[in-house]
Amino acid sequence: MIIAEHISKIFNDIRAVDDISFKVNEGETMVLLGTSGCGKTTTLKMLNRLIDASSGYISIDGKNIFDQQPEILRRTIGYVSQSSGLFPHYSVEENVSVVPKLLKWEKTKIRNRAQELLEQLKLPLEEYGHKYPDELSGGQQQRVAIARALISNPPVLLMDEPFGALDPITRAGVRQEFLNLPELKKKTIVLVTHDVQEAFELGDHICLMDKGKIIQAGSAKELVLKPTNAFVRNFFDHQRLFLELSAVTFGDIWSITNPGNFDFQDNIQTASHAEINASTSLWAGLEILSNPGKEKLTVRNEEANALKIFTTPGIQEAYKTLKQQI
Ligand SMILES: Nc1ncnc2c1ncn2[C@@H]1O[C@H](COP(=O)(O)OP(=O)(O)OP(=O)(O)O)[C@@H](O)[C@H]1O
Repeated sequence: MIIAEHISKIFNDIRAVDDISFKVNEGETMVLLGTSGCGKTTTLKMLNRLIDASSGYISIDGKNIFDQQPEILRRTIGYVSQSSGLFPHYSVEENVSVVPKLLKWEKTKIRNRAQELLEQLKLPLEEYGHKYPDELSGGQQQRVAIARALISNPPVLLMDEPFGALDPITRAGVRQEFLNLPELKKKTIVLVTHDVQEAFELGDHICLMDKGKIIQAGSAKELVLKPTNAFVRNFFDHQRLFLELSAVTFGDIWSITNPGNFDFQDNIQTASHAEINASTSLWAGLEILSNPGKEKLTVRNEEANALKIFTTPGIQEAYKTLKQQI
C-alpha cells in the first residue's frame, strides 16, 4: 500500500505539487490524470525518490521512504518512463537483466525469469533477446521497458505515460496486452496519463489534478457522473457520452430494469444474441449490438445469479433513468 500525506514539491518559486494526499491499496491501480504541467510526473517521481518531496510523508508497504537510501528503494519499485529509457548499447536481454544483476541473482535464475516475462510480452527471448533497442519498434521497446520494470517482481509499479509515445492503434494494442498480463494482477500501480480513455480503462481510482492539486479523486464513474465542480465537469465534456457509457456497467442499471424482461422462452443460443457479463460497460454492449444481426444481449449477473435480456432501446431507457436518479 502506498500512502502519501500532504506532499508538496517546490522548484525555485514554482509550486509543482501543492499539498496533496492519497492512498493506493495493495493490488489497485491509481491513475494521476491531468493536462500538461499539472504536476503528475513530479508526484510520481516523489514516490521512488527520483525527486525528493519538499514536505509531507510517503510510506510504501508500511515503510517510510525517506528512511531508505534512494538507490535501494528504487530496486524494489518498478518504473516505466514515457520514452522507454532502455540502454541503447545493451541488448534486450541485458536491458531486462539490469536489476536482477544488481540484486545478485544467479545467472540461470535471471535467464529463466527474463524468458518467462518476455514470452508473456510476446517478445520470445530466443528471437528478441540479442536485439538492440534501435532494432525494435516503439511498441516493442515499451514492452521491453515493462519487462525490465517487472523482472525482479516488485510489489509496486510506477508508470509515466507508458504508452504515450505510441500511435493510437499500437497504443490500444499494447494497453490491452498490459491489462491482460497475469503478472500485474496483484501489483500496486500508479500510472500517469493525460489520456482520459486510458485512465478509465486502467484505473481503479483516478486523481484528476490541476495546478499541483488533486481536484477530485474517485472511480471513473464518480468523476464523470458526479463531478464536484465545473473544472471536473468541463474536463470530461468533449467525450462525455462515450465516457459516461464506458464508465457505467450493466450491473449499474440492473436494478432499474424490469426483472420481467427476460424471456425464458427465448433461445439465447440464437445468432441474434450475444452473451456478456454484468461488469461489461454499456458502451461495449452497445458496440456489440451495433453489429449487423445482433439484436439482443443476454447479460449474466454472477452476483445476483440471474440473466436478463437487453436491447438497444432498453439500454438507452435504463441509462436515462439512471442519470435522473443521480
Ligand atoms: N526540475 C524542475 N525544475 C523546475 N520546474 C520544474 C521541474 N520539473 C517540473 N517543473 C515544473 O513543475 C510543474 C509540474 O511539472 P510536471 O512535469 O510534474 O507536470 P506533468 O503534469 O507531469 O506534465 P506533462 O504531462 O507535460 O509531463 C511544471 O510547471 C513544470 O514546469
